[in-house]
Formats: sequence, structure tokens, C-alpha cells
Amino acid sequence: MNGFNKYYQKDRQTRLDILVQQKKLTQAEVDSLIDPKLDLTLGDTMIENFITQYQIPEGLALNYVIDGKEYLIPMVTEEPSVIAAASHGAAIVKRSGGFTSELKERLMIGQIVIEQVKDATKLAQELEQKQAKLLQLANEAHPSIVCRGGGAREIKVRILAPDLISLDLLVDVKEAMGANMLNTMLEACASYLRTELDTEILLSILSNYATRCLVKVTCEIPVSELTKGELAGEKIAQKIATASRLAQLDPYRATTHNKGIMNGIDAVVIASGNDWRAIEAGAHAYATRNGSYQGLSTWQVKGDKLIGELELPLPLGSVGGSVSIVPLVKLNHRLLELQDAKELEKIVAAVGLGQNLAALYALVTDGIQKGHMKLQLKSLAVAVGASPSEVSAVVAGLLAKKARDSATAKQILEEIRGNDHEQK
Ligand SMILES: CC(C)(COP(=O)([O-])OP(=O)([O-])OC[C@H]1O[C@@H](n2cnc3c(N)ncnc32)[C@H](O)[C@@H]1OP(=O)([O-])[O-])[C@@H](O)C(=O)NCCC(=O)NCCSC(=O)C[C@@](C)(O)CC(=O)[O-]
Ligand SMILES: NC(=O)C1=CN([C@@H]2O[C@H](COP(=O)(O)OP(=O)(O)OC[C@H]3O[C@@H](n4cnc5c(N)ncnc54)[C@H](OP(=O)(O)O)[C@@H]3O)[C@@H](O)[C@H]2O)C=CC1
Repeated sequence: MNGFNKYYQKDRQTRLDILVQQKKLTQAEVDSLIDPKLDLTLGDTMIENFITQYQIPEGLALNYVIDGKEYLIPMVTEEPSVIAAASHGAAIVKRSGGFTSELKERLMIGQIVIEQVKDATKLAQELEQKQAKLLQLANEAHPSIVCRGGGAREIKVRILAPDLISLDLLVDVKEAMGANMLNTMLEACASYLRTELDTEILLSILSNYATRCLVKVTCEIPVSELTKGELAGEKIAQKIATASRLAQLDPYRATTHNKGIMNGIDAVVIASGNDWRAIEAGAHAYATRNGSYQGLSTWQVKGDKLIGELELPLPLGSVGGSVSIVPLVKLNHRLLELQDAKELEKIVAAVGLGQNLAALYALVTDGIQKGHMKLQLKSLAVAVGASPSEVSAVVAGLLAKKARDSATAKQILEEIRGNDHEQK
């Protein structure tokens, strides 16, 4: 595209000027990208071809009691009702004693994939015999992690096809998510394998399928806690359990069920400065571990209790990546009163389960639209041009008319403005 040659080498002001010269944006639009309150130097150091800071709202989820400790949880999301739902689900669980978490180990996995293998069984044996050397090379490539008490722990060899082998390196990355340190280790080992065993290396990279960094959260809710108006808690619990079974049976439903879980998980992962694409990819891969795509959480009625469980890979860092450089992320870690990465992983899993409970509870009782749309209507009002002082009147008008469409919202806004005009 004309004018955008070596765009990345221009300074930010020049990049913005080019947008105006090329008639992509007007001067007024470009001016709106320059907010003096934003730290614009940070973006330029974090990403490429930087033009402005995109803003997504942040709010707090309340009521999260996990392993006996109560948290204030920052969530970053553009979707109305997510934070209300997360707080609602957690409130039900809090009244029943809170969430319990379990985290057995925290190892990241990286792959060195060897191609054009002639004798896979023989090579697999040779690789296994080299375990000690490979662990030593990996640790030498990133010695600081060894000083911190972490480092390479084991290798695993998987024959993927007669000509393809994956050598998996398992590393204790301590407080980091570990992608960069693992990739450094993998490349050092790959270069050794290339020369020492005369292998053809296809690629070396961390795997986001972090099956050795699993977090499980559970909760037990007396069914009586679920009672809503005329609907007995027992009946609601049974319906939530059936909705959970449905998500185990049907991938169409499982995808939406998991989307609801990720509403909560992504929002906390983003607020904590972590890589949410990595978490999304790992979560959905884990949802297929039994052969077909299934709901990540399960809900069962046992006696007079509804038991919820969510397990998924959650390799999150309390340091590294953007965690150590973005001031708001640091502030969010303070709000969370985090001790370490494991604690963050437990919190994120609990929000996933709390979010899922609220969604299922709404789905099997009032339906999703009642609670969700009440909060979504504020966005609809803004979308049709309501100013902050007009939003609540437009929402009230929409609720009175039981309408959710933009034409009605516009009409209500015009009526409000007409009335205001007449009064003046
Ligand atoms: C929206 C609610 C919570 C209303 O819930 P409600 O029971 O109608 O309202 P309530 O006034 O009784 O409030 C209950 C609690 O919710 C919280 N709460 C209530 N309102 C607010 C608010 N304005 N701001 C912050 N928190 C709020 C708050 O904790 C409150 O307790 P209180 O503090 O009053 O004792 C409920 O209907 C709900 O949880 N709905 C689910 C909404 C949802 O899941 N939204 C995500 C978008 S839909 C989607 O993407 C996922 C989905 C649904 O497809 C997943 C799936 O299919 O599985
Ligand atoms: N497939 C994927 O998911 C990929 C993701 N990424 C990106 O990689 C980044 C994450 O990589 P990661 O290696 O975690 O981050 P970093 O590269 O930032 O490494 C972690 C940093 O934290 C420091 N550190 C301080 N204290 C500790 C501690 N207690 N434990 C561990 N490290 C500590 C390390 O110091 P020291 O240097 O002294 O060890 C290191 O500088 C993310 O931005 C992600 O988006 C990149 C490639 C692929």
C-alpha cells in the first residue's frame, strides 16, 4: 500500500500523519487518538507499527472465596453482564463455603520436532539415552532459572509418524509463563541434536498444550441455596447437571458452554497481563482430550449438593512478558494480593467455574436475556448516540417497552430530547 513502506521505521507522529495524507482518517480522527493522559512510549516499546492505546474497560468481580481467602478480582472485558455474572456465581459459592483448588505440578512443555527420520524406534532410544546431556544443555542456555530453583526436569520422546519425532522438554519455569526461556532452551538442544545425531530439525517451540500445568477447582453448593422464587433449588440443580451433561454430549453446546467459562478466564488473564491466546488455545485443546470436544466443567447432583468441577491447563506468569512493564498490570497484581503464579492460576480457574455457574443458573431459570440484556441495554443506548446523562432514561424506556432493538432505542432517545427541548 502506497505511503506505508517501512512504516515501522517512522516515529508515531509520522505514522499518524501518513494516515491523514493517505486519507485513511481525518485530522480530527487522528487527533482523537492522541490522549495526553496515555503513556504512549510504552506501546511503542511493546508492539510494532504502534498508533494508539486501545482501551477495554476493567471492573472488579466480588465474592470470590478460594481456599478460605477472599479476593477482589480485576477483570478486563468489553462484554456487559460478564462481571455481574462472575460476581453472582461466586456469591452462591461463597454462601456454600467457597471454592477449593488443586494444583499438583507446574511444568511447561516444549517441542523439538525432528523430520525425515529413517528409523524412528532407534532414534527414539538414542534420544532417551541423551536425557542427561539435553537437560544440562537446556539449563546452560538459561542459567538464571536454575539459580531461581527451576530448570529442565525431564524429556519425553513421542513418535508421531514413521518419519516424525517430537522430543518434549519439560521445564520448571518458576514464576514465569516461560515461553521465551523455554524456546531458548529448545533451540540450544536442537542445535546439539542437529550436529551430534545428524538429525533434520523441523521446528523448536513451546507447546501451549500445558498438560503438566493443570489446575482444578471445585465447589459444593447445597441445592437449597439455588432456590429462585417458585422454582425449587433441587429442580434448578438437576437442570444445571443436565446442562452440564449436554455439554459433554454435544459439541455445539460444549463450545458455548466453554465460551461462557472463557468469558471469565480471559478477562482475568488479560487484567493480569498474561497471554490469553495461549490460555484459549490450551483450554480448547484440553476440551478434546477424551476424543470429542466437550464442556470443560462438570456439574453433578450428589445427595443434597450440586458439585461443580473445572480442570484446565493454566500456565500463567506472575512475572515476565507484559506483566513486569505495564503499570496497570502491576496494580492489578496488588489488588489480587498475589503471592505467586500458582495463586493466580487458582483464581483464574475459580472465576471460570463461577462464571459458568452464573450462566447455567440464568439459562435454566429466567433465560439469558433477562439478566444479560438488562445490562446490554446500556451499550445499546450509547450505540444509538445517548450521552452519559441520557443512558439510564433510554434503558428505562426500553425496559418499559420490553424492546431491545436499536430503532426503538433511537425513538426513545428522540422522545427524551424532544421532551427536554419542550421543557426549555
Ligand atoms: C446478570 C445477572 C447477574 C443478574 O442476576 P439477578 O439474579 O437477576 O440479579 P440480582 O439483582 O439478584 O443480583 C444477583 C447478584 O449478581 C451480581 N450483580 C447483579 N447485577 C449486577 C451489576 N449490575 N453489577 C455488578 N454485579 C451485579 C451481584 O453479585 C448480585 O448480588 P448482590 O450483590 O446484589 O447481593 C444474572 O442474570 C446472570 O448471572 N446472568 C448470566 C449473564 C452472563 O453469563 N453473561 C455473559 C454473557 S452471555 C455469554 O456470553 C455466555 C453464555 C450464556 O452463552 C454461556 C453459556 O451459554 O453457557
Ligand atoms: N506459544 C506461545 O505461547 C509463545 C508466547 N510468547 C510470549 O512469551 C512471553 C512469556 O515468556 P516468558 O519466558 O514467561 O517471559 P520473559 O521472556 O519475560 O521471561 C521471564 C522473565 O522474568 C524474569 N523473572 C524474574 N523473576 C522470576 C522468577 N521468580 N521466575 C521466573 N522468571 C523470573 C526472568 O528473569 P531471568 O532473565 O533472570 O531469568 C525473565 O527475564 C509472553 O509475552 C508470551 O506472549 C512467545 C513465544 C511463543
